[in-house]
Amino acid sequence: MSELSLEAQKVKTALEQKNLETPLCRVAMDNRERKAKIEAHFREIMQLMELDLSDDSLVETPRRVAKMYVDEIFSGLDYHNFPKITLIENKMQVDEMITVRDITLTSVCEHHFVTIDGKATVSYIPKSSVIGLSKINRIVEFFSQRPQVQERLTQQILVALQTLLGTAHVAVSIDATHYCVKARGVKDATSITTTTSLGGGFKTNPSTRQEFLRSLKHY
Ligand SMILES: Nc1nc2c(ncn2[C@@H]2O[C@H](COP(=O)(O)OP(=O)(O)OP(=O)(O)O)[C@@H](O)[C@H]2O)c(=O)[nH]1
Ligand SMILES: [Zn+2]
Repeated sequence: MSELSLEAQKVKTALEQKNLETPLCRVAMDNRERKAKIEAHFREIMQLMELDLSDDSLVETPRRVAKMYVDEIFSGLDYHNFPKITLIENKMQVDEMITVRDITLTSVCEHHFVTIDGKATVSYIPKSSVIGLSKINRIVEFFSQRPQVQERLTQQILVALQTLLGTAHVAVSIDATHYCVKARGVKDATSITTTTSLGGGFKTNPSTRQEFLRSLKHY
């Protein structure tokens, strides 16, 4: 297994220190073996639901699900998939808020394993470096590709950016529809959950906080 990038190591350590890491029990296994086992278990789940696995539309489903879990929707459980981060020296001496709004976010509820569909807004006030804009989207995507609760997802994005940017002045807000609320259970098709995590001046300085919260009201 290749070494983790320095950025991935730093973010992982910061989350562990703050007790914000996703609860994990590591299993020493390569991804090929992991997918083979998930496929076998999923085949059994489908058989228990009395689905005919010899049907040509269903026969490949266990393999597809295993591949989707490991390589796609839960790929953020593996820090080897942490995005490459580009930091640029803040030669421009930007000391005002930079905001990326309406970042598409698709995650999975860890209680029911169904979709969380939302969008994130991220702001920060640079110190010595600014981050490549797309890297903010990629960090949101990395932590979304785990089984999640929205509160932890919001905090993980905040701490990752604080760690990489070397500043506490970061703010994250997520609006999301939980399909465990919409498509089952209470079956509320319209409610949206908002979670916000504020760091540094976004928490302590009322006008910075207001500027961020106002920026959320553009849509
Ligand atoms: N705080 C929080 N709760 C969540 C999130 N996603 C799902 N939940 C909630 O997790 C709870 C699990 O409650 P349980 O009573 O154990 O599960 P359940 O019987 O399926 O509950 P219902 O959804 O009410 O039918 C539910 O209230 C979900 O709405 C999330 O991101 N954050
Ligand atoms: Zn749920």
